[in-house]
Amino acid sequence: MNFLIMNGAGNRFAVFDARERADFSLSNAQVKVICQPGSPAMGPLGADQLIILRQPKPTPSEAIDADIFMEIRNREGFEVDACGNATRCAAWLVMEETGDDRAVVQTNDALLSCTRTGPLSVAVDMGEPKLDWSQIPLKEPMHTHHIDVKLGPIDNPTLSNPGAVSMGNPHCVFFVEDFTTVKPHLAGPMVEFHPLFPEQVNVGFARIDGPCKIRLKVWERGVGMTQACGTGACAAVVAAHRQKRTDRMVEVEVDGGTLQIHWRGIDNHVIMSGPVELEGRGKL
Ligand SMILES: N[C@@H](CCC[C@H](N)C(=O)O)C(=O)O
Repeated sequence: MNFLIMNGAGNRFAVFDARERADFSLSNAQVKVICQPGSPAMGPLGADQLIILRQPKPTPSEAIDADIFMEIRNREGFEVDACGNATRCAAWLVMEETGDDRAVVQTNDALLSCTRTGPLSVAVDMGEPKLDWSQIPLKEPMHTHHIDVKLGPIDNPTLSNPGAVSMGNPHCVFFVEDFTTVKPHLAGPMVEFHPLFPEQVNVGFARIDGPCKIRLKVWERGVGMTQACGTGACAAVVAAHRQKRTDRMVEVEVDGGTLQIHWRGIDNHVIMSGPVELEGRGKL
């Protein structure tokens, strides 16, 4: 089976096109082997997610038609419902095929409309953030504007009052002064598996560099530190704006590049745009 190696702002994916192979599936263990850094399939960097492109599933008649369905598997193997950067990559592949400047990508969570914004850049409308505690989900009722997560040994005042946001997947966003006193790779796993999050959580560490600028690092659920997390960037802007730390239109700098996020006041939708890259091809 051939596959593509792609990335969105450095968020790296192994992309399998199974549109003509409905029987194609991979076990969690197989996904884990393919995605591990140093795997023969993906090389030293490995993949953050493995994506399987499939024929769209039937949608209610009033819904827009999807061009493609995207199955999303984290490096650890398990399936999740949203991945912003992979959505932009899948849309780019469809647009290259059709020659159109628009594509609709279907995930377990939503139908996502995407638009070409340049030869190698795509914007996706991620829809409305989900902000009720039950939608994140959290273990018990509380305001998601800022939540109380006790981390025990690494509790410190700079790691307090994170916001919780679902962008189709769960995010907990901390606001930090710098990345030296708070170490995302140490704090990340403690928060990912915190009992407050029954489905685990993606953990963002956002430094506010101005009303329109955030520097973000993300510890992704089922992966670890990544170069970029699209839904993480959306969640960071939503959480930051709710806490009156930024405007609604923010440039989010991640380790692998820059993502533009706009949480629109007019319809509550979050739009993310940024680069996509086809790095190469692989074969299993
Ligand atoms: N890289 C992603 C998010 C992928 C899924 C996430 N790790 C989860 O478990 O929800 C993005 O670009 O959004």
